[in-house]
Amino acid sequence: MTDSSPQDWNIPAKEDSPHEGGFRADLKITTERGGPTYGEMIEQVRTFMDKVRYACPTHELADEVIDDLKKLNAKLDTMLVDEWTSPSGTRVDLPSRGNITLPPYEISAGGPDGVDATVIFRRFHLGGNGVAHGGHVAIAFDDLGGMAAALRIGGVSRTGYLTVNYRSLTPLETPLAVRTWVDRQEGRKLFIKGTIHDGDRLCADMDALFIALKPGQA
Ligand SMILES: CCCCCCCC/C=C\CCCCCCCC(=O)SCCNC(=O)CCNC(=O)[C@H](O)C(C)(C)COP(=O)(O)OP(=O)(O)OC[C@H]1O[C@@H](n2cnc3c(N)ncnc32)[C@H](O)[C@@H]1OP(=O)(O)O
Repeated sequence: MTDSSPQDWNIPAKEDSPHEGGFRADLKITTERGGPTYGEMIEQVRTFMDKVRYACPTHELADEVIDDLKKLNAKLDTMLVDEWTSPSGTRVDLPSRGNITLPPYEISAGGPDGVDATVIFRRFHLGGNGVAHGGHVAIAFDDLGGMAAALRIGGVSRTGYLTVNYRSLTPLETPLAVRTWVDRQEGRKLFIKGTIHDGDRLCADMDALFIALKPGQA
């Protein structure tokens, strides 16, 4: 249960919103939406989530935090925009393009042959016993696999299936090497593979199918 009514979130796309079906039509790189400290704002939210994951507040402190969060939520309520105009996901200057929902990664190389990135699973990505939750590992593969597909075809694709093999434990707070690449393409079907390594140790690998969307496809 939240304080926000459903319509708070249902910001309709405008005439000039840059989308066409399921595509973000305007792939123009933007580093300006959200302002110069947007990345720091996202980082503070991630740090807060890290703390929340491990904090055991007193009743009083929980109430205090709730009051502070209500104030912050009210501030952002005055600035909500539709998903196509939101900076989250398009800020290529920021880890994970400024997308708060993704584990933060930085791309070191990307092109038609694949993507090399460094991901850090944060404390709030904890699954159990000090290591990453498998679902978060899959999210990293999904996004960076989708990026390998996008860079191959110069357009948007959607995940058909994604299989993750968890080969060994995936640590938190550790820079991990991710590689995703197009193994083969058959028309609109892009068969994508990926790996996550902690040094020489393979943590997980991925086998996925991404399907290129047709123009205007939702
Ligand atoms: C250096 C910096 C540069 C920056 C540049 C930025 C660029 C990069 C930008 C951003 C990267 C971020 C990327 C994000 C990635 C995230 C992606 C997601 O998580 S997507 C959400 C989860 N997925 C869904 O919700 C799909 C739901 N399903 C569907 O919408 C449809 O099923 C869809 C579109 C996938 C396919 O539907 P149809 O109607 O278009 O096509 P049909 O005919 O059904 O399938 C085409 C072919 O694929 C096979 N196929 C489809 N699904 C399959 C499956 N699950 N398994 C096996 N085959 C499948 C079919 O059998 C068919 O094959 P036959 O052509 O006959 O050989």
